[in-house]
Amino acid sequence: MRTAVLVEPMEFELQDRGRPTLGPDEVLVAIRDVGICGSDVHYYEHGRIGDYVVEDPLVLGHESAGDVVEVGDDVTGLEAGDRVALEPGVPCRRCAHCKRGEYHLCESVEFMATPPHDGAFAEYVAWPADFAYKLPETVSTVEGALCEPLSVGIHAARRGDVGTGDTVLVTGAGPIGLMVAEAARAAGATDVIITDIVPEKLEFARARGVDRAINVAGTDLETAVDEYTDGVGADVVVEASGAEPSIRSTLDGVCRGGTVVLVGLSDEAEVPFDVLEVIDNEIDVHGSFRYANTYSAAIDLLADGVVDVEGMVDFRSSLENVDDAFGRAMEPTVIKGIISFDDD
Ligand SMILES: NC(=O)C1=CN([C@@H]2O[C@H](COP(=O)(O)OP(=O)(O)OC[C@H]3O[C@@H](n4cnc5c(N)ncnc54)[C@H](O)[C@@H]3O)[C@@H](O)[C@H]2O)C=CC1
Ligand SMILES: CC(=O)[C@H](N)C(=O)O
Repeated sequence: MRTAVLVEPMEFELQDRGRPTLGPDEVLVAIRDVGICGSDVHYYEHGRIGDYVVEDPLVLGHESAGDVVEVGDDVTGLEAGDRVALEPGVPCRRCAHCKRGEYHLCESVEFMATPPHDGAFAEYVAWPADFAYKLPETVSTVEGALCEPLSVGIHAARRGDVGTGDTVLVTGAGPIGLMVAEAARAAGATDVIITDIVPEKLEFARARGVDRAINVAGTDLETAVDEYTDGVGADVVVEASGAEPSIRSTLDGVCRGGTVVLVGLSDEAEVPFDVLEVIDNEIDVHGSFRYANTYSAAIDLLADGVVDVEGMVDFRSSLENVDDAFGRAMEPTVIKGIISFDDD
């Protein structure tokens, strides 16, 4: 099977590998679409993300969907011909976190395209059937693949307890920020404000219907949010840029008694944060890491037309053109590229 393997930073090699063997609880999936995530680009450019180092050749891609072509002996509920979205993180199912339903916090989770675990830039993937979600007719495999970043958005909205009538400030209008905006709206937020420093990103977010898009390169965040909220501030701020100044500025945008959710991963582990302000204003600060129990919700939101993820796709590329695709994905105005096996 055709597989794109990252062999060195900035170098993919197309390899012909054997089809994976199928375990009794697994489905064999012919991959159709895989989203290119910022983390894939980071591994491509730098060969590492923090402590995760690409030491051996690695198959990237963790936002994937495709067709079931074979099911293991013990699989029920899925059959050949079903289209599925693959949830990329498979936990141990036995530890305390798994038992509590927080399986994304499982210390033994095996996450696609995170060293040493291969991802989905491959013609076939064998995957545990309970982490393969059947797509209804009306949901495309591109949308199925983008259930992954949408799940990050849904989880962040849940962590912020976003509710009906809330004003939500999302900092960073990349794919994750846009997914958070979609999820917040779906959770009942009536006002969504977004920030960025790239005018095209803000224009794109505006065209998708955010209520206010602020270029924080030239506008003071606190003043702009105060203007919009009559001096109150946002009920929930979701930080989705990972930029240090933006992380610090979350406290300028949130209302007293509000919630800050940190999703963006900063290059630095330590970022100065005004704890006195947190205490004085009773701000709840939550981390948000990946997601758990979100895929069914993501698929329902897509099936009902409540969220739009396909509109974020700038281009589709074949596996053979993976190097070009990553070149394009690195352009600052690009939101989402897809490696599509249908184009072959
Ligand atoms: N916690 C989690 O589970 C996950 C975290 N992430 C992290 O979320 C962050 C966002 O991911 P993507 O959208 O894929 O990244 P991205 O790099 O495509 O988007 C980030 C956006 O933030 C903007 N930005 C930069 N400086 C800014 C500032 N000072 N204020 C406002 N916006 C600013 C950029 O122009 C860009 O549009 C990254 O740090 C990524 O590593 C991604 C997936 C899961
Ligand atoms: C942090 C990432 O971007 C990635 N999606 C992951 O969950 O590891």
